[in-house]
Amino acid sequence: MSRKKNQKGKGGSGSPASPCSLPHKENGRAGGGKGGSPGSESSNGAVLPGRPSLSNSGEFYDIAFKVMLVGDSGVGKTCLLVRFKDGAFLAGSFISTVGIDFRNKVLNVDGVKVKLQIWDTAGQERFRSVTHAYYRDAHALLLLYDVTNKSSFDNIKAWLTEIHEYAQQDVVIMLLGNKVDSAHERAVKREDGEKLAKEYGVPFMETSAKSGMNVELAFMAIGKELKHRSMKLPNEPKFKLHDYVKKEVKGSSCCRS
Ligand SMILES: Nc1nc2c(ncn2[C@@H]2O[C@H](COP(=O)(O)OP(=O)(O)OP(=O)(O)O)[C@@H](O)[C@H]2O)c(=O)[nH]1
Ligand SMILES: [Mg+2]
Repeated sequence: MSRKKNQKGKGGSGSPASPCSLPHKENGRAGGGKGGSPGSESSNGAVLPGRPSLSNSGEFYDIAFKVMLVGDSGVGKTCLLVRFKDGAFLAGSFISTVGIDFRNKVLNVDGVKVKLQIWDTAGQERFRSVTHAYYRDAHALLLLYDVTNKSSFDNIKAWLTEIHEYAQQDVVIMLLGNKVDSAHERAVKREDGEKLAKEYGVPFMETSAKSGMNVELAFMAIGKELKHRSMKLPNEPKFKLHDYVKKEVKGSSCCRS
C-alpha cells in the first residue's frame, strides 16, 4: 500500500474528509520504471511522436511527459489527481501518501494525444529524499498549497528553493491554491497567491479537488505548454501559458469571470 492514515493532517475540513487513494490499475510505484513509455526520447526526456504509442490503459498517444505534484502533506495532491483522473472526490478520512505513486492520463491537446504521467508525491518531510530523486525527470511541477492552511502557503518559498535545486532548469512550474471550496475556512487570500506567483514568475490558479474547479484546466494548461514546447509547428503562434491561464481560469468569487 502506498497510503497511510494521518491524524495530523488538516484535511477534510467540516464534512467527512476524503481518502483520495490511488488503488487502480494504471497507477505505478517508485521503482516501477519510468512508466514504460514506448517511443524515442527527446533531449529533455519527452517521448516524441513518430507513430502513435499505446499506453498501458490501451489508449494511443503521440507524446508523453512527466508531471509531478508537490507541496505540504494534506494540501490535496492525491485528491487533485483522483479528481483529474477519475472525476471523483470520495468520502472518508485523510490517508497520507507514502513514497510516490503515478497515474497516466491522455489529453487531446489541439488534436495531439498528450500522455501525462503524473507522479503523486508524499508531502511528509520524511519522504523528501525519495521525492528529490524524481525531480530531475519531471517536465512540469504542480506546486500546491491549501488556501485554508497558512503554513502550507508559507512553505511555498521553501518548496520553490527545493525545486530549483533538484529539478531541470526549464521545468514548467504552476502554483495552485487548493480547497477553494472551503470559503469559510480560507486563510490565504487569492491576491496573496497571485502576488507570490508573480514574484516567482509562475502561473497561478485556485483549485478545488472537491468541486473540480479548475482541475482539468491546470493539467490542460501544462499539457498545452509542454506540447507546444516540443512540437512547435512553423506557422503556429507561440503559446503563452500565463495568458492562457489568465483567460481560462475561473475565480472562486461571484464576480470573477
Ligand atoms: N474541502 C476540500 N478538501 C480537500 C480538497 N482536496 C483535498 N481535501 C482533503 O484534504 C485532505 C488531504 O488530501 P490529500 O489529497 O490526501 O492530501 P495530500 O496532499 O495528498 O497529502 P500527502 O499525501 O500527505 O502529501 C483529505 O482529507 C481530503 O479530503 C479540496 O479541494 N477541498
Ligand atoms: Mg497524497
